[in-house]
Amino acid sequence: MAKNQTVAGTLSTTKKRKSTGGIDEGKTKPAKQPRRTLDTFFTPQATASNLQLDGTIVQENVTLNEEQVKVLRMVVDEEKSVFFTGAAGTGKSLLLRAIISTLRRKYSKKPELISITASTGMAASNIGGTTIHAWGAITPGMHNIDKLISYIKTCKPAHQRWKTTKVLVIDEVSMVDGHLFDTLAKLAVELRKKTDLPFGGIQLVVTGDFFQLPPVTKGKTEPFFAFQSQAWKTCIQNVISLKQVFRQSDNHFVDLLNQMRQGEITPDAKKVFISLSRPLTFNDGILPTELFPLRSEVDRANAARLTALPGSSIKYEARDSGAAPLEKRAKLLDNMVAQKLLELKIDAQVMLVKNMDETLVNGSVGKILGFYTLPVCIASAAPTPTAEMKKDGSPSSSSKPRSASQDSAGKHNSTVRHVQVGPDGRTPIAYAPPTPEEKENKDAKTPQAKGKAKAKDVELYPLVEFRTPQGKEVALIVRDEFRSEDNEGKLLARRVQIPLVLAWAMSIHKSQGQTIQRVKIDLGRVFEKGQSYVALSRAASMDGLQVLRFEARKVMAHPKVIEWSRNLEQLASSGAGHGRADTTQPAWTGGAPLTHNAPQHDPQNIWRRVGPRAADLVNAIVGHVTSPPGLINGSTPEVTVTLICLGLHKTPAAFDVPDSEAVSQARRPRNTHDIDCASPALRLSRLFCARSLSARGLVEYPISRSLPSSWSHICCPIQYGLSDADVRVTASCFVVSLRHDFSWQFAPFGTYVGAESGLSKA
Ligand SMILES: Nc1ncnc2c1ncn2[C@@H]1O[C@H](COP(=O)(O)OP(=O)(O)OP(=O)(O)O)[C@@H](O)[C@H]1O
Repeated sequence: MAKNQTVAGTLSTTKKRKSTGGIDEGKTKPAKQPRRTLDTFFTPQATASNLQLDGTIVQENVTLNEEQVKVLRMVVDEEKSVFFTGAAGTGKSLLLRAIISTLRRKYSKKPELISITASTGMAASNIGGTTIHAWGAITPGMHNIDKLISYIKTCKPAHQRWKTTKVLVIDEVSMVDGHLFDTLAKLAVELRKKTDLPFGGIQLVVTGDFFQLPPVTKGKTEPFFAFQSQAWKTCIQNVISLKQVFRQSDNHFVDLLNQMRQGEITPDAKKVFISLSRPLTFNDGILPTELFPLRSEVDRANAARLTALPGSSIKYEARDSGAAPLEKRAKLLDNMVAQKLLELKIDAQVMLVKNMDETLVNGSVGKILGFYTLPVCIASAAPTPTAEMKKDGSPSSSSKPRSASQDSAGKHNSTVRHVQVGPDGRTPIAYAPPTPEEKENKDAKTPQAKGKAKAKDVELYPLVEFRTPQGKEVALIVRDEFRSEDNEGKLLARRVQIPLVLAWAMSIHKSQGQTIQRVKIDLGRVFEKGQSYVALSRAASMDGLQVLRFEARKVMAHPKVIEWSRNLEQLASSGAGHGRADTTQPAWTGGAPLTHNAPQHDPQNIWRRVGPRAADLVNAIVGHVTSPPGLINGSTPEVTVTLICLGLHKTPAAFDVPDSEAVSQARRPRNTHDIDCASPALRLSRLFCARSLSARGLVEYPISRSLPSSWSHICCPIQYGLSDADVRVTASCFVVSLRHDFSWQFAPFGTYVGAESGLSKA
């Protein structure tokens, strides 16, 4: 694939240089930069943190698909503010983690430039971030900007964060209140003193699915979603809807979930969901995880199940530390998925809450076989498949037991994988029952043991038999680390705990983000829109899904979300089916639709007709898009023309206006009909010129113009460094898509270079 080749080529040059982990990684500086056209300008250049030799990008042992790569590049290479959404299971979280790790490498020398946040503590801890409130030092529910500013200024680290952040990640945005989003945008502008830039110039990387859980409201107050906020309209430049569902592979199930997502269930779908009340039976003894709307239901279910098991329990107290003040630290620890006190018994059903590799992942469910020490399990672990045997048949020195990881000294410091068990199916093969003396001296087997044995070597850990895609795997799960850091990487809170939770039952809110192989859902006390969808979409297949007390009326999607989504999807060319259409592609892709009325709409012809004067070019483009294809009859869609100017070296007198005037014109309110449209082209041209002379980078300066049935606003001038010898105007356009929510997408349909001597396609 051409794209992959480009990236692979980038990689090959990287080898000679020290990694910068960033956008320039792999680029050797040529003696003379070749002229850049728009096509090359948009060529992906970022090197993902885990780029493979074949050019693919792998995250957590999963290869990102094309739409995920596209988003990653938009964020990392093109430094665009994006909102990427998609149904449950389309890989938003995985992609976000890939973006974060790539950004971390890109800005490895200035980690404070990246801020990782989420709407809830749970979501934040999943991505190693903090809540948006904590990040911004914002009192929940407070929207008085002056008061907030004076408070933030007293809080030095928060003030600093506001000023230094370059990229702000916000996860689970469906739960961010729209008023909060507006407040954040205003604070950013004020605190950064960048009044001319949306969100004070911070690049936003926002993700979530508005069909999932909404912002928490008081009483029966209607939620006000982030997409309804004013700031959303100006700050989110690109909306990408991921379409490929990874969690479920059965298209029928995907379609049913899609109906549920939209809150509209057909009678047939209803029958199917009702039929899912049948009990699930598996002969491996692993019961489905139960999901409940209420936390109290969950605690009751888990406690009852644990108590019902025979035998005594082992309790694991978390080892907590961290530099945050006690109260804050307690909150951060509370939000961690690892529990403060974990009580386990033989045969307890547990779920892993950390990724080990592609087989044992966050969400893998298993059963506890027993409790053993690390040395016993290391001695019982199967050798790696690549292990060579010595001639005499004994394992060579390179033949080591498998483990998830080893420390630099080669010592096992982590989970022991592929532990072999004896004929009883639960005892590690190297386990020797304690001798009578050892039995007498029980302490020798406990972490409190005196003597030289390391606590780690004598502590008993749970040996778990997990169900995996390949069948089963037995692993000894040892304590692992859960961290919460601030933007500078300072450790605020740390918990060392066994990365397991009891997995008979879980709340639907906590299940958000999980993939669960076997799940039993009781929808009886569903209280929130999106809650049923979140619950059912955790299931990887219908074979592993049981649904109790299903009622179609409890499948609710918020009407505002439905409307918003409809607008988002309306122009998608290939149908709106869950898992089908690709709206990462502009609605009118590849430029072809814009030339539908060739020759007069052929961009090259336009260019030839108007000549290289920017004013004329702008005029021609604006004229061209007053009736773009794809407009829906009777609607008043937003029409955006994106005009990108790469270099404008001669400044015609007509453009000779001070920057300030052009900028102030640009800041006039968008989408108002009261703007004087007498000379939009001139205004655009002024702006175009002013920006091209003063700006670097892609900056949006909207300008409005009434059009017969639609609006147009504009434009993204960019100056790109051409040498003085270039007396050329290079421009490219454009798309035009658009959308009631102001999201916009590029469909460059040509790059045209105009020189005084004439015009040619670049
Ligand atoms: N490119 C990919 N290839 C294979 N598997 C993938 C890919 N992207 C994501 N997945 C897998 O799909 C599953 C769902 O991914 P993820 O949890 O990121 O989805 P999501 O969109 O965040 O879902 P939700 O909205 O329900 O939280 C995970 O098991 C993840 O590992």
